[in-house]
Parts: sequence; structure tokens; C-alpha cells
Amino acid sequence: MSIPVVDFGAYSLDETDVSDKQLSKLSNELKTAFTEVGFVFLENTGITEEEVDHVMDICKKFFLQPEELKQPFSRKSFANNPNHGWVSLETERLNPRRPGDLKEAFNLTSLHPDIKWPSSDALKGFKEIQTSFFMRCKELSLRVLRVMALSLGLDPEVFLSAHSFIGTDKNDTTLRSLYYPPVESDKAKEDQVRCGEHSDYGSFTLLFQSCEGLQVCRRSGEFSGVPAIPGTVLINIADLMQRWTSDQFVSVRHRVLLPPVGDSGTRQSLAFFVHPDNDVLITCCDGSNKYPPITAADYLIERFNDSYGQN
Ligand SMILES: O=C(O)CCC(=O)C(=O)O
Ligand SMILES: [Fe+2]
Repeated sequence: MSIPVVDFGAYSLDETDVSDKQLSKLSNELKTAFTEVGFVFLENTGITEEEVDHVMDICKKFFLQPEELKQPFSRKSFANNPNHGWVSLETERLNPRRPGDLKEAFNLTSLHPDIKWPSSDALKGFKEIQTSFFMRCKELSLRVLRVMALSLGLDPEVFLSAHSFIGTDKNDTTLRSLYYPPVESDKAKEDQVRCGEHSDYGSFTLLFQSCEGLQVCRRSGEFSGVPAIPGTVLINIADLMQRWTSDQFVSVRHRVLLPPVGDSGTRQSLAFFVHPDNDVLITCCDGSNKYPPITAADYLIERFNDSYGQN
């Protein structure tokens, strides 16, 4: 089944009122997508293509700076939050059996006032643009969490109340800007890719892509390309949500390969990884105890150890 496109207009960020009937229609559509495919394109969310371009443009300026200007903002160098900051090329391997991914990333995980931001004229607005986009993604995510609960016939607050602290250091939700530089495919290491096969870790991810390149694993085990539909948000279920819903919602592996030989294009994407609050104990929402309870924080630590190595 290909990835469905669902019109989210009735519950878009521009709408203040939504009827029960509209919510019920949306929840039916999202249920089909999340149980059968694990991915859905949402259109008319209220987040515009212009907003996304604006964030990608300022992020590209950050990534194109010389290494020594990015180094002070490295991930693990922020006392407030170990996941906040810049990740250099080939540092992360989302499929640990491959060489390091050919991508750079900037994680906005902490909005704490003590966080240090780039201050050069060239990057004017970097903090404000990213912070306001983070808040827009947060608002949309809270709406999606409500619809998810309704779609499973649960109390509409059940997922929402476990995401009360997005944007604080009690929650690991991250806006990750990704930059895939031009690749000379013949210079890449054997088996190296832009982003190795993986499934996401937390509740779900909002993904905004500048162009095609993402591939999703089908039931057959084969990967196939995903279109980039301007103005839409691609949402995928992540592993902790699959566990929380006792495998009703499916978290599906995906990857970004190298561009074809001779293609010297770059790629950019923005991923908003939604995580439950660190201290929330995740227990199967159907009461089945199919998986033992685990806190969101412990679960995430386990997963980071896999993608960055134990040390
Ligand atoms: O860049 C993309 O389109 C996908 C990135 C991704 O899957 C991730 O960072 O988890
Ligand atoms: Fe991913």
C-alpha cells in the first residue's frame, strides 16, 4: 500500500474549532495509515512551505560554515541537554553495520535560556527561526496525539498528557535539521549511505523534505522511494509508540541512500522527533502487558547507545 495523503484542514493550526464528526473522520483515516502503513502525508496542517523553506535556508547557512565555527555547538557540549547541538559528518550510524552516515545535523532539543546560540551576522535569526518552528511543530504534534488516541478508542488525553513538557529539559523532543552535502559516490566508503536503515525511537516524527531521497521498507522487505509532496508533512510512527500501542501502530524502517552517480545535489530535511516526557512510564495502552513498562528516558538511552556506540 502506498503512503496515504490525509487532509488535516479541519484540525489545522489555523482552526480553533473542530467538530466531533470531523475528528472522527480524521481519526479513522489516520488509524488506517498508522496500522497498515506506519506513514501518512498530512496536507493543510497550517505549516506552510514558506515556513519550511525559511528554516532550511538558515540551517544551510549554519552547515556551510567552516568546521571551527560549528565545533563550539557540538552535541554533548551543552550542560542542559546532552542531545542538543551539532552532529558532524559520519559521526552517527543509524544502521550500525554501515560506515558513518554522510549527513550533518543540528538538534534543537533544549530551549533553556542558558543555551548558547551562534551570534554571527550571517546567522542572524537562527535561534528565533528555529525556536518558532519548534513551537509550530509542537502544536501540530499535540493535535496529532489527540487524534491518535481517538483512533484507538482511548481517552483523548491519554497520549497528550504524557507529552506535557515538550520544549523543556524534562522531555527529549527534538527539531533536527539535516543537511546531506554533495557526494562523489566513487569516493564514499563501501556500503556508506546518507542515512542508514533505522526506525525512529520515540512517539512519532514529523518530516519535511526538500526533495526525494527517502525510502521506506515495504512488507515485502524491499525499500521503495517516497515522493516529496510540497506543503505536506510526512508523519511516521516511531518504536516507542508501536510498543505503547501493543503493535497496533507500526514503526517502519526507512533510509536515505547516496544520490545516483553524477548527481551532485544536496538534500535537506527537518525532522521533529516527538518523545514522551522523560519520567513517563510507558505501559501498553490496551492493558495487555505485551511489553514490560519502561520510562521514556530509559528507552531512549538504550537506543542512543546503539546508534552512537556504547562509549
Ligand atoms: O532525511 C530524511 O528524509 C530522513 C531522516 C531520518 O529518517 C531520521 O533522521 O530519522
Ligand atoms: Fe528516521
